[in-house]
Amino acid sequence: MAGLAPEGTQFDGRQYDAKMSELLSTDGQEFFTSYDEVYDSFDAMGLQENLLRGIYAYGFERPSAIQQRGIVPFCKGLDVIQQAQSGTGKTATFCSGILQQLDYGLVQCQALVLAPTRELAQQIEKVMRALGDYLGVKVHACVGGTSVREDQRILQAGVHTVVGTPGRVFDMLRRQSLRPDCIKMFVLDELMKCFHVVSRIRSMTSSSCCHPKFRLECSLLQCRQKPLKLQGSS
Ligand SMILES: Nc1ncnc2c1ncn2[C@@H]1O[C@H](COP(=O)(O)OP(=O)(O)OP(=O)(O)O)[C@@H](O)[C@H]1O
Repeated sequence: MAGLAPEGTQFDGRQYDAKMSELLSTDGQEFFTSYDEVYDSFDAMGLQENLLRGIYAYGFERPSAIQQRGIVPFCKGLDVIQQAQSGTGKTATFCSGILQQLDYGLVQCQALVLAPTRELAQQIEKVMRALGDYLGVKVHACVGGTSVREDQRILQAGVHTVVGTPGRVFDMLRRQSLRPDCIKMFVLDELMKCFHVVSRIRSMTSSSCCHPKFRLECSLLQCRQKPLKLQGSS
């Protein structure tokens, strides 16, 4: 990918940002898949009964615009980029998509959500926990400023999903407390801010700290198919 520094070289944040902005702002179909299906109720989305119970128990009655377009493609395993104003329901969109696809019989981390700040990661963890209450989801927030030992204990006991900040998540991967082998879903919330955090970490650590299966900065660009770009305002 043009604009990305090769492995082991200095990360060029400005060049990277420019390339990402160019990619994310393009409306061209050469990069994005189009997807027109809209579901105006949660019931119509084909979600598991216990996920629906969690959604309604959380107080949601009707999906927001981005949820009407975004939950189902997430559930189908499509690569999705959501772009909408703050407070439009993006968090519940990807949380529902993850919760629908987890194998609850396998207590291994299958989904990783990265957020740029501790507060945001903890907030996402709460939403995931609440929506997944009836599914028995085991979710853990892996963020800096908390006990490393406690994180290790919880991860080793087994979780389905981790929501975290890049520094602590990398640390847990490096210590092999978090194993990436079963991770099949990966969400970057606040994409551009996450890349900034990661680029800072990369400049402080050797690239060998990153597990080879977990190449964060390439995730968007290594989508299995052209990503679906969803835009919504309410
Ligand atoms: N379908 C819904 N019905 C009612 N309330 C909802 C619905 N979806 C989300 N909300 C509520 O709207 C608020 C904003 O949602 P959320 O945090 O998911 O938005 P967001 O787009 O992720 O925002 P941000 O970009 O700031 O992270 C939350 O209080 C959430 O509980």
